[in-house]
Amino acid sequence: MDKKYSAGLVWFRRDLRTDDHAALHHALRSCAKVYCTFVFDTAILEALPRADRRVEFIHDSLVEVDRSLRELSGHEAGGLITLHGKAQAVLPHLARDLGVQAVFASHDDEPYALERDAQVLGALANAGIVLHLGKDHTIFERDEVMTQAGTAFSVFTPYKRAWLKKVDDFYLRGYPVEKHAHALAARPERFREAVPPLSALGFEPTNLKQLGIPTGMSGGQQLWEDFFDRLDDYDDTRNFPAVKGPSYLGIHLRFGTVSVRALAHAAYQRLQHGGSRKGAETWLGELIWRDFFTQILYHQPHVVGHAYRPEYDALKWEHGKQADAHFQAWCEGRTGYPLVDAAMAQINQSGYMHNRLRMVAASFLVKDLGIDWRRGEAYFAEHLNDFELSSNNGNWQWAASTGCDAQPWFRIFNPVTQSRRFDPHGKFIRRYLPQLARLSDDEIHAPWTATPVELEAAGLVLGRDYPEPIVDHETARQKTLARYSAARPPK
Ligand SMILES: Cc1cc2nc3c(=O)[nH]c(=O)nc-3n(C[C@H](O)[C@H](O)[C@H](O)COP(=O)(O)OP(=O)(O)OC[C@H]3O[C@@H](n4cnc5c(N)ncnc54)[C@H](O)[C@@H]3O)c2cc1C
Repeated sequence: MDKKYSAGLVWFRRDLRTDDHAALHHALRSCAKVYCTFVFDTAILEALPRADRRVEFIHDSLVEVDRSLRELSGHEAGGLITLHGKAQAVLPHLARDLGVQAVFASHDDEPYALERDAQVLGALANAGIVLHLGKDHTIFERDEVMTQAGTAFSVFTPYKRAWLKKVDDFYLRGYPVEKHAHALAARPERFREAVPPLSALGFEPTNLKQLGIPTGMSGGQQLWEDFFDRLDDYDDTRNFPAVKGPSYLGIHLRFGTVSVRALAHAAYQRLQHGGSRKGAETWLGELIWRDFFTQILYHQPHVVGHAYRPEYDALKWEHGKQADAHFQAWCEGRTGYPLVDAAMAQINQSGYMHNRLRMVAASFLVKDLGIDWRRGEAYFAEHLNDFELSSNNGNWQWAASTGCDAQPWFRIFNPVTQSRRFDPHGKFIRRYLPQLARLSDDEIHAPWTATPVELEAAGLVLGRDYPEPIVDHETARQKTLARYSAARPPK
C-alpha cells in the first residue's frame, strides 16, 4: 500500500505508551518510515524543584517506551530519540534533520502547550513539514460534547448525560500499534543514545521507588489489574482514606502510561454487563469529570488565574502576616485539625492525597482560613504527582465555590464532622500523625476537646506535641459567609 508520507515523526508528550496510541497509530499507517521522539522541555523543567517525582516518573516511563519501541521495530536501532532543550527549537530542528514530511502528536489544551504547539506548527510549516495533532488524552474533548444550543457545558450533570448518550464503541476502541509496527524506522547512528540518566537532566532521584509507585506502561497495567478486582466496591469505599478504594491511576492518566479509552471501555462494559453496576458507574463518572474539566479549560482559559464566575474575583481574601502564617501552617500540616494535617502529611510525604481529603483540605484553606484558593491550587500543582491543570483548577474552584457547578458558597465543610464520618476510627489520622495514636476514636478528631486526664493518658501535650487549632471553625464559618455575601452581585 502506498503511504502518504515517506517519513514521519511521532512526538510523545503526555502519552507515554506504545499501545492504543492514536498519534503513533496514525503515523505508522500513513508513513513508510516512522521515528519517535520525546523532548525534555527546558521551559517546563526549569521551573521544577530538582527532586521531582513527576520527572522521575516520566524518565522511568520513557526507558520502558524506548525498550518497547525497539522490541516492536525488531531491531536495536529502533527506539526513542530523546532530546533536551526548548521544544520550539529542538523539535523542528530534529524533524528537518530526519527529513520527515509530517510530525504527529496528541492534543494538549493547557495554555502553555497550545502556545508551544502554535510555534512548533509555524516552524515546521516554514520547513514544509505538516503537524498533525489529534485527540488521545480524553474520551471527548473540545467541541465534541456541547449543549443543544451549541455552547460548552458549564454544569456537570447534563454534560455527563450528553457524554453517556454520545459514547459508543467507536469512541472507546483502541488504536492498535503492533500490527503496523514494521514501519518503525532505525534511528540514524547519531541519535541512538539511551534515555539519559536523571542526573544528566539536572534532577535527583526522589522517594518514588520507596513509595512503591509503579512507573510506565507495566506500572499502569499492574495498578489497573489490581483495581479492576475492586471496581465493584468503588462506590462504597472511595470516600474513606484509610481504605484502599480508589485506583491510584491518576499519575498514569496524567502521563498517558495507560490509555483512558481502554479504562473507560472496561468500566463501560462492566456498567452494561457486570455484576454490581454502581462501582463502575461511579468510577466512569470520575473519568467524565476529567473530560468535563478538560473542556472547561479549553473553552474558558480565563479560569487559569481567575474565578470561573468573574463576580468571585471580588472576594476579599485574608492577607498579611497572620494569613501567611496560617498558609504555612496549612502547608506543613500544623492547623490543629487532625484530618487536615494528616492529609497535608500525605501529600508532603508521597505526592498523593485521597480525593475526600483534597476536598477537606481545600475547603479548610479557603473557608476556614479565608485564604485565596489560588495559593492552595499552586501548592497542589507543585506537590501532586497527578497534577493536571484542568482538574486541579476545576476542583479548587469547586471547593472555593468560584467555579462552574461548584459547591454552593454557603456550604462549608466542618473538618471535625468530615473526620468522624470518613475516618471514623482515626485509622488514617494515626498513620500520618502517630503522636495522636493513643487518643480514643472519639477524641482523635478534635484533640482540644479531650480532658486533661484523657490527654495525659494519651501522652499528649497540646501546643507541644500537636498544635491547638489555629482557628475556631464556627467563627471562621461566620467570617466566610460574610466574605462571600459581600462579593455577590446585587440581585
Ligand atoms: C482540590 C482538588 C485538587 C485536585 N487536583 C487534581 C489534579 O491535579 N489532578 C487530577 O487528576 N485530579 C485532581 N483532583 C481530583 C481527584 O482528587 C483525583 O483525580 C484523584 O484523587 C486521583 O486519585 P485516583 O487516581 O486514585 O482516583 P480514582 O478515584 O481512582 O479516579 C480515577 C480517575 O478519575 C479522574 N478523577 C477522579 N476524580 C476526579 C475529579 N474530581 N476531577 C477530575 N478528575 C477526576 C482522575 O483522572 C483519576 O485518576 C483534585 C481534587 C480536588 C478536590
